[in-house]
Amino acid sequence: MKSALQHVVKCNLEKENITDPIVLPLADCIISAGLLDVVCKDHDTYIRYLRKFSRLLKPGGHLILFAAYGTTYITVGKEKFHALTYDEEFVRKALSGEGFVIDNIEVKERTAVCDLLDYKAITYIVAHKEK
Ligand SMILES: C[S@@+](CC[C@H](N)C(=O)[O-])C[C@H]1O[C@@H](n2cnc3c(N)ncnc32)[C@H](O)[C@@H]1O
Repeated sequence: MKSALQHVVKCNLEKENITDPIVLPLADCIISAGLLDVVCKDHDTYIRYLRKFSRLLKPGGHLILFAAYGTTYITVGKEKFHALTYDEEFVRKALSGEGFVIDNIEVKERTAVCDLLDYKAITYIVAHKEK
């Protein structure tokens, strides 16, 4: 995969163009792993950021999300940080509300015993932007 990389660019989801000052061509696929859950302060922000992903995708382009349901906090070092708590019903509504069609959702219930974070399940979601 490393040899296929052409560029590494900074991304700030708060910017209108999240890769500003670089304008990327529309993408076939966006993968977001463990990102929205920790950077979104509330459900409206999550939906707003999904909208930004959608704007970066070609019609029919795919969005792949690796995320967790039911997290309320995450620990880094000795600091405890907020995490966005949501469930499958929320993410289904959020995706379809932003024009995505869900292709597949896999959920793996938590088995780990650890208090560094309190997620209930991990989810892998594949969706595509409606044409
Ligand atoms: C839990 S990490 C995600 C890890 C990453 N997906 C990986 O697999 O290494 C959360 C990331 O969100 C980034 N972040 C925080 N605020 C952001 C924002 N407004 N826009 C984009 N990324 C942000 C942080 O810099 C951090 O790297």
